[in-house]
Order: sequence, then C-alpha cells, then structure tokens
Amino acid sequence: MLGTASDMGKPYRPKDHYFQKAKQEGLRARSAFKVDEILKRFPTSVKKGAAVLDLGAAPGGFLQILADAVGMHGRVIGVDISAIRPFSQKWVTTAVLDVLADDFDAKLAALYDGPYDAVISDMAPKTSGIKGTDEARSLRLAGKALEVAAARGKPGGTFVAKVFMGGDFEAFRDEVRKHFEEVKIVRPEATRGASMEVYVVGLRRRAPAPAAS
Ligand SMILES: C[S@@+](CC[C@H](N)C(=O)[O-])C[C@H]1O[C@@H](n2cnc3c(N)ncnc32)[C@H](O)[C@@H]1O
Repeated sequence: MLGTASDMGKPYRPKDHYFQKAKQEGLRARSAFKVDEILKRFPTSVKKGAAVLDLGAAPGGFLQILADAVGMHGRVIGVDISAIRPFSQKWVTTAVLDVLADDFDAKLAALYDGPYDAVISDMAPKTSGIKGTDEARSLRLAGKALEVAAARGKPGGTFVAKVFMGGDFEAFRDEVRKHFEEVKIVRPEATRGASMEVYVVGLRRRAPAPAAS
C-alpha cells in the first residue's frame, strides 16, 4: 500500500500534490490515493484472496491498489463505459460495460459470477453543471452499485460508493443501512477541495432474509 495520508505533506494543493505523486508512483489516476486511504481505514474490508468488483474503474487507479490488496489468489473485476488498459496481473479482469444498461447484470455474471467480498463504485456521471441533475445522476449510479452489492455481495462483505452530497443523499445512506450493519461517510484527503463527493462505506453486509415459503 501507499504512504499514509499524514505522510503526504502539508500545506498542499490537492491537484498538484496528488497528481504529481500519482505520476511518480506509476499510478494511472490520483484517485488511487482515495481507495488506498479507505482500505487503510477499514483494513478488513479487502483481504488477500478476496473477490472485488470495481464499478467505474477507468483508467484503473483503484484497480492498481485493489490488485495488490487481494494478491494473486484474489480476483478483481473492473468495468467502465470507457476502455481500461489491460493489466498484466492475471487475477484482474476488465470489461467495457454500462452499469445502467438492461443487459448489465447478465454481462457481469458472464464475466465473473461472484459472490464478491467487496463491491466498490467510483462511478461519476458526466457533469452538467446543474447541481440537482448531477446529484440525481450520481445517486442513480450509486443506487445501481448498491443493487449489485445486495445481489452479489457476500454476507459480511463491504460496499463503497462515491456519491455527490445533496439531494436524496440521506435516503441513499439509509438504504445502505438496510443492507449493512455499519455505515460510514468518508471524505478522503485526496478529494479535491471544492468537490461535494464523499464515499459511503457499508461494513458487514447483513445476510439476506430467507425467501418466504
Ligand atoms: C472518477 S472516474 C473513476 C476513476 C477510477 N476509480 C480510477 O481510479 O481510475 C469515474 C468513472 O465512472 C465511469 N462511469 C460513469 N457512468 C458509468 C456507467 N453508467 N457505467 C460504467 N461506468 C460509468 C466513467 O466512465 C468514469 O471512468
């Protein structure tokens, strides 16, 4: 894993500092520092040998951290509407998929049928500049990620989703609470100063209720 957030030097201008640091460390995106911080805060969420789904994974900064975290006996599946440059690690599989497409669930199952120890989403919509619209689009993507975690996540597993604060954010957090024993809101240090984004972290997925007979 990378150096701790407190190692990273202050004062700093997030763009310059994390951008340069990502470049120096051969990371595909500065966002790698965000997932690294989340994994350090919740060290049991992604262990060696885990199966992890990364939604909105291009260009692959999160994937680089996740690939190291799970190691060669794990699996990392990364999907995005944009192509992701292939990984040399055999346990990392990537695909171009739109999570909002009707056939997404079937295509994901064909890629790797789960179940997943962690479902992670860094998805973000193309921003329109209209606050309410962007918040709603962000929540739609996070809502889809939660649906996938509820359907394909292991009991005891982890959920992480980026969401733009505002709008129905609290309703979304409450929805995550229905599926996970503990819910935390995290704003990693590498988040740009003016950004409204936070990560909703669900810990210890509750076992699904048995189907009524
Ligand atoms: C902030 S970037 C992710 C950066 C990535 N975590 C990394 O570390 O390299 C957000 C991504 O969400 C993706 N995205 C947006 N809508 C999507 C959708 N409907 N299905 C899949 N990916 C989507 C975008 O294409 C974009 O690559």
